[in-house]
Amino acid sequence: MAQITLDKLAHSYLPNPKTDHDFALKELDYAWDDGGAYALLGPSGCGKTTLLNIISGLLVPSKGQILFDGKDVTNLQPEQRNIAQVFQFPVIYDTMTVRQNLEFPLKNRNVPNDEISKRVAEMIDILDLSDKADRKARGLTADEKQKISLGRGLVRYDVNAILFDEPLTVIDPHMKWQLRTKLKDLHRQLGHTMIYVTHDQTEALTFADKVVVMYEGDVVQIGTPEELFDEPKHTFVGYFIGSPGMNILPVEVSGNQAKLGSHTVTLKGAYPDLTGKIELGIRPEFLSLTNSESGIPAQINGVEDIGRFKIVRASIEGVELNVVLNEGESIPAEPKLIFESSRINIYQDDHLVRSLENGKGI
Ligand SMILES: Nc1ncnc2c1ncn2[C@@H]1O[C@H](COP(=O)(O)OP(=O)(O)OP(=O)(O)O)[C@@H](O)[C@H]1O
Repeated sequence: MAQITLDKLAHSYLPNPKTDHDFALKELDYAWDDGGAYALLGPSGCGKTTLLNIISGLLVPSKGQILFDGKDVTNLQPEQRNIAQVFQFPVIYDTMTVRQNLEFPLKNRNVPNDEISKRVAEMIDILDLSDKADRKARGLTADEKQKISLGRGLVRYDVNAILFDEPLTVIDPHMKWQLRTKLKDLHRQLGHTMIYVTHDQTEALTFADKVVVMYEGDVVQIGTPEELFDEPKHTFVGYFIGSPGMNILPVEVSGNQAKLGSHTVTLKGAYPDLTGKIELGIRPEFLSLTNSESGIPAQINGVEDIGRFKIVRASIEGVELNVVLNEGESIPAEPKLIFESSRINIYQDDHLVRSLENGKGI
């Protein structure tokens, strides 16, 4: 296992990149802790695979360095980096049995036979493949084959890191949950540095201690699931994390007041003078609907019943937003919206601004 440091790393697929837009991965400085469980989360095309391929050595970055435990590996081939990689689709030997597939990476590294038998038996047990252990991989389902792929990465105990690129895409939904939980347990047991690429927030938030959120080639926030939920540093994080995501509303801010259309919302503190695009972010969970005189009159446009809660699609003077109502709560006859002040974030040109009491900047 190793600490992986990205030192002013950036990548463009163009031969002569000129502007920031020419970079698939914009400049990034970050150290991944030895033994950490990370998820790289973001929509299609945001640069996740580019970053993963730079770490594994499939791609040489156009700028910067990559270091494993302080040693520069930027120009080393993948096989020289001692990294295990699990891809979206199974990479296994169809003509070998499940057991032989799992033994293979260890035999290649001259691990003693008794150690191989022990680790492979453990892995077969962990992956619930005991009844298939001596069957050829060819006849197995896509789920089972992908489990072997995961196992082939996980049996290696001497790796610097294990990289997962959307490994659960072919797995059925029920099994996905089981495997995610298993991966998390394995991380606790084995302590490998794990980097897990996904565009699925549930996968990222359940697997990782820290989630790296990417947007248009930029890492916009690195944080725990709680930090991403409570204090998104960028409007994209607010919108992308959560179901539904954060409401991002155009406002004008003056001191501790935000003007939303002709209405005023009280903020948790006073803000400095702000220029540019100013927005108020509040999660649907922190809005409530009341009949009382206080609150902002809202129009209700629709209700989606999810079972444990309802998502109410509402609007204030034409500005649309979502409100989450818990089981048992109903929509008042003349609904007014109450904003929970302590849960409001203010954004300037998409970046979080702190109130004066909490210090300036993002
Ligand atoms: N080999 C390549 N040559 C040129 N451009 C590329 C190449 N690979 C990726 N790109 C571009 O780089 C950007 C980032 O792509 P990347 O595959 O890293 O994103 P991603 O987040 O992994 O997307 P996905 O989830 O769809 O795999 C995209 O604009 C993509 O079109």
